[in-house]
Amino acid sequence: MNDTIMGRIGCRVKSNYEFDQPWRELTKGLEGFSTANLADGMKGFYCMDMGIRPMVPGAKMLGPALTVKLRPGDNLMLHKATELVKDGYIVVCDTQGCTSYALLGELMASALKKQNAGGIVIDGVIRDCEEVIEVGLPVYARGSVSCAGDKEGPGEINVPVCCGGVVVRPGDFIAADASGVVVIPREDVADVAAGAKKKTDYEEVRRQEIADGTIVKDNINRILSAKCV
Ligand SMILES: O=C([O-])CC(=O)C(=O)O
Ligand SMILES: [Mg+2]
Repeated sequence: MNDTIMGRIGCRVKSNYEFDQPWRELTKGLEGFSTANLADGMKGFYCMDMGIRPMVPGAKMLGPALTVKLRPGDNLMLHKATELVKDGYIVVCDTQGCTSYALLGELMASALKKQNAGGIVIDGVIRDCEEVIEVGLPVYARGSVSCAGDKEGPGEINVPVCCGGVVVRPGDFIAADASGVVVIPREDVADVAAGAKKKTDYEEVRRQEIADGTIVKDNINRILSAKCV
């Protein structure tokens, strides 16, 4: 593999204090919001870049992250993560931006589905695209190539990773839909939920205003006129 490793990658599985804690209560406040509204609730922070796309059309997900740091082009530790993953957890893979080798395909997606994982986000590429769609596990990635990677390691599980340009810590919450993928820091859930609710309330009002014929809002007109437009 000729992709460059940034820094050292160990061969270790860290225990995550949060991993055994109940989490569904925590995500209740985030349920039902689009990633756009969650992003507004976070003032635009923690949004993965546009290269991370849904590989399964219509797939949505919301759940805590099990993080995996992989050697570029190698998915050994993703196999271990598939064994460890718990109900509803979303596997978040940092491949250091390697898009030359597919790190997940139909069989690994089936294994994650069998484990009742919430989904997977790979900052890299997959293969077996048609079959992965049939499996139905929510999968987000940068695209696909046909060539598989190695299974030699090293790799790390439950360490902070970088995925789609955002730091993801084990146990942070991941939400994804057709617009993209956002990361909700665990300690910010209540604030983000309140911010997202404020935005959806505003949108209801604004939808009605548009229906009633207010095409451009007063505050936008004020900004335009301040710029002499
Ligand atoms: O073999 C691999 O590494 C990926 C793959 O095709 C599968 O999971 O079906
Ligand atoms: Mg395959």
